[in-house]
Amino acid sequence: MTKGKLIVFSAPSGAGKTTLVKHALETMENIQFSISCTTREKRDGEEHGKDYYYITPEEFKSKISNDEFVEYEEVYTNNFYGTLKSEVERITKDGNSVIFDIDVVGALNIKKIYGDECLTVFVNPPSLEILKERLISRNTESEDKLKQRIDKAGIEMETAPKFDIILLNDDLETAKEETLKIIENFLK
Ligand SMILES: Nc1nc2c(ncn2[C@@H]2O[C@H](COP(=O)(O)OP(=O)(O)O)[C@@H](O)[C@H]2O)c(=O)[nH]1
Ligand SMILES: Nc1ncnc2c1ncn2[C@@H]1O[C@H](COP(=O)(O)OP(=O)(O)O)[C@@H](O)[C@H]1O
Repeated sequence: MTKGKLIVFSAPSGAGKTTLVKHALETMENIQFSISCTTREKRDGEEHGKDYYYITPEEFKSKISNDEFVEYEEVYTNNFYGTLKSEVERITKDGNSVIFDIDVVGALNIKKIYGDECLTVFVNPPSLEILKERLISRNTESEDKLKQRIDKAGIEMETAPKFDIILLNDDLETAKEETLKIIENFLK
C-alpha cells in the first residue's frame, strides 16, 4: 500500500479554514485530520481528541523535550500549538492522507520537510473587513483575543504567494466545491 500524502490548509484566523477542512473530512474518504496539541482553552462545542488535544503548558514543554513534534509554534501570546509526529505516522502508514489546519508558519515548515508529498492551500478571505466580521460573528474570542487575531492577519496575508494554491473563500458553497476539487486533483 502506498503511503498517504499531506494536505495543509492555512489562513489568518476567521478566513474559514476549519469550515472547509471539516467539509472535506465529512465528504471524502481516505483523508483524516491531524489533531494538534494546544495550550489554549477549549471552546464550547469542541472536543478533546477530536478538534485538539488540550494540554497544559508543562505537558507541551515535555513533548518538546521528548522531540514529539514535527513542528510547533507560539501562534498567539502564551498559546502554543504543535503537530505531533505520531499523528502524521498514524494516519499515513495505512495509506490514508492527512489534512492539517495550522498557521502559516507551521504550514510552510511542513512543506519544507515533506516537499512534493505535501500540498499547501492558503484560504483567502475576500477582504480584511470581511475577515473581521466573520471573527466577530463566530463569537468565540474575548476582546483581547480578537485583537490579537486581527492584528496578525495582515502579516499572514502577505505569505499567500508562498503557498501552492490560493483558495478564495467568498461564497461558501463555491469554496467548498473548490476544496474538494483541489484535494481530489492532488490525490489522484
Ligand atoms: N503551527 C501550528 N499552528 C496550528 C496548529 N494547530 C492549529 N494551529 C493554528 O493556530 C491558529 C489558532 O487556532 P485556533 O485557536 O483554533 O483559532 P482560530 O484560527 O481562530 O479558529 C490557527 O491559525 C490554527 O490553524 C499546529 O499544530 N501548528
Ligand atoms: N464563505 C463564508 N461566508 C460566510 N461565513 C463564513 C464563510 N466561511 C466561513 N464562515 C464563517 O466564518 C467564521 C470563521 O470560520 P472558521 O472556519 O472558524 O475560520 P478559521 O478556522 O480560519 O479561523 C465561522 O463562523 C464560519 O461559519
